[in-house]
Amino acid sequence: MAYATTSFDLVNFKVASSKRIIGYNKQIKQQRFVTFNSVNGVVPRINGVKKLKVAYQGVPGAFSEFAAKQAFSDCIPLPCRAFLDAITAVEEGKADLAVLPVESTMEGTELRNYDLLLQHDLPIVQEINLYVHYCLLAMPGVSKGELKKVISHPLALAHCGKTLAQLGLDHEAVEDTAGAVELLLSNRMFDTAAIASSQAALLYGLDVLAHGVQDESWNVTRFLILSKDLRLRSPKGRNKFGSKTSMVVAHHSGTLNVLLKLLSAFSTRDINLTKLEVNPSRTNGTPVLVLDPKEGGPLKEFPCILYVDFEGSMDDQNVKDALAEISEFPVFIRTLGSYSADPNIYGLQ
Ligand SMILES: O=C(O)C(=O)C[C@]1(C(=O)O)C=C[C@@H](O)C=C1
Repeated sequence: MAYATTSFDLVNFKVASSKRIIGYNKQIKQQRFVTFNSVNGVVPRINGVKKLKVAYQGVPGAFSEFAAKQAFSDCIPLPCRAFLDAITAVEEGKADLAVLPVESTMEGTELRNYDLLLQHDLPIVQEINLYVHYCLLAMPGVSKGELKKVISHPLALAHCGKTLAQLGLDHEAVEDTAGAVELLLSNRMFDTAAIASSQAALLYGLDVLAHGVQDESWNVTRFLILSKDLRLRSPKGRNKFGSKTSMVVAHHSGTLNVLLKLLSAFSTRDINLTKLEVNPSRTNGTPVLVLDPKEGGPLKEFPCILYVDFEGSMDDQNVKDALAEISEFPVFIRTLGSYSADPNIYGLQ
C-alpha cells in the first residue's frame, strides 16, 4: 500500500496512521473531465447498461464533482446550482445519487449541509474522503501584483484565510470553487483570482499562480453520497474495513443523560464511535429540524442533538441491542444510513 504519493507536489504532508492517499495519476486525470451530454431526467443507456447520474453542487471542476466520479467512475455528473437542488434532483428521480460535503478537517461539520441531510429522507450509501488542495488561479498572463480580489466558495475562502491576508486582497464568496473559475473566464476578470483545484485550471485553461494555498496542508473534506436506491450502497467487502452507520439522537430537554446512555450502550458492546458531536453550535439557539421518515412532515424541532457515526451496520445484532438499550429513554433516533467504511483519502492535484 502506497502512502502519501509523490505525485502530489506537496512535500511530506501528514498522513493519519490509518488513512491512505490514493494518488492522482495521469490516467485518472485524463478520465476526470470527460463530459457527457445528457438530458435532465433521462438516464442514457450505453450498450444497454444504465449510467448512474450523480447530482452535485457546482459546475464541472468542483471538488464535489471529483467526489462523484471517485465514487462512481463511470457516472454522469449532474451539475446543480445548490446542494438542495442536488437533493431535489434525486427526490424527483432526475438523478440516482447526490453528493453532499458534510465535514472538513479544517472547519468541522458543515452544518448547513448536515441540516439538509436531516431534513430529507435520502439514506447515505457511501462516503468519500477527498484531500482538498487549493490553488490560486488567474486569467492567462496575469501576475499576482495585478490582482485586486479573490473569489471562491465561502469554505475555500475560509480555508485560505492566511494566504488572503498575506496577499492583502478583497474577497467575495460565490457558489463553488469551479464556478469562481468559470466566472473569471466568462467576465474576463484580469484583476481577480479564483481559489479552486488545479484540475479546474486545466479544464478552463487558467494559470496556476500558487499551489497549496490552504492554511493547513492537511485539508480533507468528507462527502456523503445519498440515494433512495439502497442497491447503490458500496458493496460489502469492497474493502476489509466493514460497515459504518450514521445517525442522530435527539432529546427535548438535554443531551447529557442520553449521551451517557449512548456511551454506555456502545462501550459495553465494543462498538467504536467514529464521530460524536453534541449539538454543534448554532447561532441564536435555533432549534435543529429533523424529518422523521416514519411520520413524514412536519419536521420535528429539537434544542439538542447528538451526531453519531459508528463502526457497524444496522443489521448487526449488537447494534440493534445497543439502540434498543438507548431507546429505553424517551429519545428520538434517526438512522441516516449504513454503508461501507472507506478509510481512503482520495487525492486530486
Ligand atoms: O466548491 C466546491 O468545489 C465544492 O465541491 C464544495 C466544497 C464544500 O462545500 O465543502 C467542497 C470541498 C471544499 O472543501 C470546498 C467546497
